[in-house]
Amino acid sequence: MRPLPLSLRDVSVEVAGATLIRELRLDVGAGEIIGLLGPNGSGKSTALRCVYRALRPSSGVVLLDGADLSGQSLRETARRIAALTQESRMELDFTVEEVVALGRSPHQRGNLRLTARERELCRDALRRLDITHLAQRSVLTLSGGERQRVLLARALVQEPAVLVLDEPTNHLDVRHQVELLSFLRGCGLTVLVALHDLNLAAATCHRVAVLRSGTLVASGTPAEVLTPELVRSVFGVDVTVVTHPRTGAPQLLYDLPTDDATTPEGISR
Ligand SMILES: Nc1ncnc2c1ncn2[C@@H]1O[C@H](COP(=O)(O)OP(=O)(O)OP(=O)(O)O)[C@@H](O)[C@H]1O
Repeated sequence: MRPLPLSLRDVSVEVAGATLIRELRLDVGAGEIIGLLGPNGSGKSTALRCVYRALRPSSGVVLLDGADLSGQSLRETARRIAALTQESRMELDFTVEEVVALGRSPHQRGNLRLTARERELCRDALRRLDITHLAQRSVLTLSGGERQRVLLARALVQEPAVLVLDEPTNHLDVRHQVELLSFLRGCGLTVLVALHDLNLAAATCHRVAVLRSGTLVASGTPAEVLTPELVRSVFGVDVTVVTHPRTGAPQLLYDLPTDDATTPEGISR
């Protein structure tokens, strides 16, 4: 069995009398990519926030290499876990290069002065995320997709063991979505990623876990979990599941109504 860098043990989150997450158990093996799926408001971001410590569970623990995260300093956690989240903002007038270099801060004390190895690490991250040409640009001038790639480059130079990503394909065009998810497949890190796109999740994740109203309702390989019955019951939509002819991954075809009444005038089918 693979070592377990990340483990959520009976994690519950209660806020103002409401239970946002209920006794969530989730194990992420070394080098595994686990996709967290579920409808809007089902608790995906809340669960991830417990992992990157923006939120303290009301009960239960998050274990990193078997140790309770709450016993560590935030800096110690940041050396091991990098997060790309809805909360990752860039509001200061820094250049792309400067923001990416900030990824080294959990490893530094005092003024940020990079070693030659760290500078190469930053250059490599810029290259891998296809943003070298933006290095001297202010991050305030970037498009949504460019900002997302800068944030991922910053996470990489943190040299984490675990990457936590909340909807990382937001704002990305289709090429950069595919590149990002291919990158996750090849990076060798342990990854916990919340995704809305079930097809991208099926193509990328080794296993997926599905939340509904804060409760884990299914987990397993994409083929085991993403059945028409599950998708109907959790997301309320009808799908046909086909197998990708080359990769073998399950892919969902959404069963939209096909009667003539739904065809706008002038559009021939
Ligand atoms: N601080 C809070 N106080 C009260 N309710 C909250 C708080 N944070 C989150 N919630 C609620 O908890 C539920 C889960 O939110 P969460 O953001 O985790 O869902 P999600 O699955 O990530 O949703 P989405 O797909 O829309 O991003 C939502 O109903 C949300 O309104």
